[in-house]
Amino acid sequence: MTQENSALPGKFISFEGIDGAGKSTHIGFVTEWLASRGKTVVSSREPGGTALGEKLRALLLHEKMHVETEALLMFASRREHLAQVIEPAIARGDWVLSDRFTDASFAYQSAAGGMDRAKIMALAQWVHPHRWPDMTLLFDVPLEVARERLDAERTLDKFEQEKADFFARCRSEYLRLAAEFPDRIVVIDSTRSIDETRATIAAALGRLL
Ligand SMILES: Nc1ncnc2c1ncn2[C@@H]1O[C@H](COP(=O)(O)OP(=O)(O)O)[C@@H](O)[C@H]1O
Ligand SMILES: Cc1cn([C@H]2C[C@H](O)[C@@H](COP(=O)(O)OP(=O)(O)O)O2)c(=O)[nH]c1=O
Repeated sequence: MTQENSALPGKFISFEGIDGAGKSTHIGFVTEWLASRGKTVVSSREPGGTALGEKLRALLLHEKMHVETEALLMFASRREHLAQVIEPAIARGDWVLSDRFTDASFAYQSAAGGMDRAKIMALAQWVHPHRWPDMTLLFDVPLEVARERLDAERTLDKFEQEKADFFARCRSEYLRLAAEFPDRIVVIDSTRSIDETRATIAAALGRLL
C-alpha cells in the first residue's frame, strides 16, 4: 500500500447498518479507493480488531447473556481496539476503517435489546470521550432485503437469528442517529446496485480528502 508522507493525523471511518445491509461488501472498495489516493489504510472490525477483541467477539456472537453484559463486553473490545489499533493508527496518519463502532451499541443493545440509552452514552463517554468517527457510512436497506441477502449467503450468528422487529428497531435507531448527527453520518441507499452504491460512497469520501 502506498505510504503518505504527512504529519497530519489520519482519519477514522466507521461502517454501520443492519446485518445483511452490505457494509462488509464495500469495505474492500473503500480500502482500494483510499490506497489509490496514497492513503495507508488499516481495516478492522468490532467487536474484534485485536487478539483479545476477537476472543470477546466469539463469545458475543455465540453465547446468550444479559444485554448489559453484552454492552460491557462490546465496550471492553472497543477499549482495547482504540488503545491498540485505532489511536496509534490515527497518530501515524493512517486511515482507519472499522466495520462497526459505538452506533451499533445504540442500535443493537439499546434500541433493539432494551438497554437504557443513557448507559450506552455513559460507556461511550468513559471509553472514548474525545474520539468519534470522522465519517460513518450507514448502509440502509429494508429488513426484507437484508434478510434475503443473509439467507442467500451464510450460517447465521446469534444477532442474525433475531426476529424482524429486533432489526426494525436497529434500523430506526440508526436512522435516528443519522438525523441527530447529519455532519458525521452519511446514509447510503444500499438497495441500489453495488456499482451505484460505490459512486455514492466515493462522493462522500471525497469530502474527507
Ligand atoms: N448493493 C447490493 N446489491 C446486491 N447485493 C448486495 C449489495 N450489497 C451487498 N450485497 C450482497 O449482500 C450480501 C450481504 O452483504 P454483506 O456486505 O456481507 O452485509 P453486512 O456486512 O452488512 O452484513 C452479500 O452476499 C453481498 O454480496
Ligand atoms: C460493534 C457492535 C456489534 N454488534 C453486533 C452487530 C452484528 O450482529 C455483530 C457483528 O457482526 P457484523 O459486524 O455484522 O459481522 P459479520 O458481517 O461478519 O456478521 O455484532 C452489537 O450488537 N453491538 C455492537 O456494539
